[in-house]
Amino acid sequence: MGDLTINKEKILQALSTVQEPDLKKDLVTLGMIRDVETGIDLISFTVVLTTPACPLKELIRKECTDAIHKFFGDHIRVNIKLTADVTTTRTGGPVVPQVKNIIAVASGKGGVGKSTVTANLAMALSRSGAKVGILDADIYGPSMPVMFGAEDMQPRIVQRDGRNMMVPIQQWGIKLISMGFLVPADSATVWRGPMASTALRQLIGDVEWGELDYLLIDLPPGTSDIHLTLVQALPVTGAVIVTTPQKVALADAIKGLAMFRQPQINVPVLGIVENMSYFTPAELPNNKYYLFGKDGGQQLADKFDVQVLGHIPLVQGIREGGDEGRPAYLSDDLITKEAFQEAAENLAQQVAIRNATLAKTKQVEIRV
Ligand SMILES: Nc1ncnc2c1ncn2[C@@H]1O[C@H](COP(=O)(O)OP(=O)(O)OP(=O)(O)O)[C@@H](O)[C@H]1O
Repeated sequence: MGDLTINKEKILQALSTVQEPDLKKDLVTLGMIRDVETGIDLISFTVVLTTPACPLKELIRKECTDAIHKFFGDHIRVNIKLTADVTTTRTGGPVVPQVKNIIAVASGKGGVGKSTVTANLAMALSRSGAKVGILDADIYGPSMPVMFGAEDMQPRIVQRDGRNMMVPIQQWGIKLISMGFLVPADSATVWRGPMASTALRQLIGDVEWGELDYLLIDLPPGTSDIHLTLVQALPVTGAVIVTTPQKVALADAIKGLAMFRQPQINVPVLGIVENMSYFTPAELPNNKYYLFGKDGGQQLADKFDVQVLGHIPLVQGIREGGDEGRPAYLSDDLITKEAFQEAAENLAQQVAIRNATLAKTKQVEIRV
């Protein structure tokens, strides 16, 4: 135990023994401690986390409390406020200037639940306190308007410096822009590559997102020139690959993963979400049936040295939520909610680690 006089300097000294577990530096060096105040046998301060969805929140709180007690004695009351300032490596720029992190959600195979996962990850991040948007770039089959109960909505158009900009609609706290708002259903499906790329560039360049911590992009399935357009136009922070544990889906997921790792694209893969991992009947919540095989996502993750961010069960309510326009994260089903919550926290954690360790994502340079 040190000198018992409490002052700010000593408090910071005590807290400099606490490591941020992911970033492997102490909280003081990382500038995460603010608003230090003292009272009689009382120490208060704020810890500014790298994301409100930080899965290590309670661990950090406990370690701070322990460090203060160790330094000043157990009789000290410790009052810790946890807030977050989501990190970014971006410094403005002409496209989506106030968006801190752009996360591309991809799948190799169609129908594995990429859009469902995107919608619910966005909900979980938003409910943790982050500002979240979704860009539905699944230009051939935009499903976000249906999933968010927004088929009849239209983005407002505003003039900015003589340019028409779309203002995203808002549902359940999420800002949303989709090709589905701009063209009648079905007509997008006959588009050829270059037309689709032009439309996508409009979706990227002409939307007034405002401030966002995370912009999730629901990509079309597979690998195509749409994907390339996207990484050429946007500084993507990282990609998430959605797959089912099934062999055929995994084979396609590898293609998706490899696409992001091509040297000319070079977008870090933040992790894999295994969807439809198992089925649990509502009446037997402890039974898990691995209908599409077991551990497929993990094997893929091990092979490519990335994380499995989460396992999402096959649940009727998830399908119903999508069809009814109310993402399943908002339902009372705890198994579903916790699965998406865990995946979202792990994703936010990977974004923070990436921001702390990797160089700024460059937009792809095209050689002519
Ligand atoms: N975990 C799940 N449990 C139950 N149903 C699910 C689950 N995940 C997705 N679904 C359902 O499977 C269908 C396909 O999902 P979704 O549209 O999200 O897939 P996708 O990969 O985005 O498809 P696409 O390739 O068309 O973009 C939807 O009806 C959806 O509600």
